[in-house]
Amino acid sequence: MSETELSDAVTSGTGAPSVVAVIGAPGSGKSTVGPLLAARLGRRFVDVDTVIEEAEGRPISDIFVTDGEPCFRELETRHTLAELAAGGVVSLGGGAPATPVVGEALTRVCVVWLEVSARTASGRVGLNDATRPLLMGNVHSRMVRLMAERRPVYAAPADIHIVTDRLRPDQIVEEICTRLAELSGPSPAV
Ligand SMILES: Nc1ncnc2c1ncn2[C@@H]1O[C@H](COP(=O)(O)OP(=O)(O)OP(=O)(O)O)[C@@H](O)[C@H]1O
Ligand SMILES: O=C(O)C1=C[C@@H](O)[C@@H](O)[C@H](O)C1
Ligand SMILES: [Mg+2]
Repeated sequence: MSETELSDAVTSGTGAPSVVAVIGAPGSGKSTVGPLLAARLGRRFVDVDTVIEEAEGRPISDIFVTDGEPCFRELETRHTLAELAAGGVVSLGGGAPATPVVGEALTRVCVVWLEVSARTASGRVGLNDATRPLLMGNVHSRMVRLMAERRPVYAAPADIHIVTDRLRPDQIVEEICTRLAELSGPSPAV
């Protein structure tokens, strides 16, 4: 989002942007921080991974195993674009920003990138987490590779970038709100 567009969005309505997309690697805290941020901003919250599982009636790991990753990415793209259009705080799947049409959509909304080190993320998601199919096997080495590949697609659309390793979820929300207020600039004099 350009600085002017972002400033307009931030200063309209309730003072928060109408769409805040939360992106980051698996274990960065998107599903944890997203609802707290939404509650703080008085916005609806949606987690696109949950939307997909509810729409499909099965876990994401089943979609990967039964239909394959390309099929999952198609579902993910469709639901991500719909949820961004619906507004509020939207936590994306970890890989969604790597799909070009999603990356392009992210340039038009306010994007919060939660960064985390591979070491911290591996510790958070556990050593062999069957609910995260791309991390099956050696979680830490897969995480290192995934993060190296994805760093540019997370960084490109990010309006707010927070390194989360040493912050609690409530501190992250506080920091995001501070940064949103800074982006909105001073209130006009009355
Ligand atoms: N700032 C934090 N400090 C400590 N633990 C955290 C923090 N953020 C998240 N966690 C914990 O890390 C784990 C992963 O967090 P979460 O599920 O929110 O990540 P995610 O970004 O949604 O991952 P995924 O892309 O796989 O959905 C959870 O157990 C959560 O409680
Ligand atoms: O990093 C990824 O590519 C993924 C992260 C999760 O949020 C899920 O969207 C899915 O497991 C794929
Ligand atoms: Mg999540």
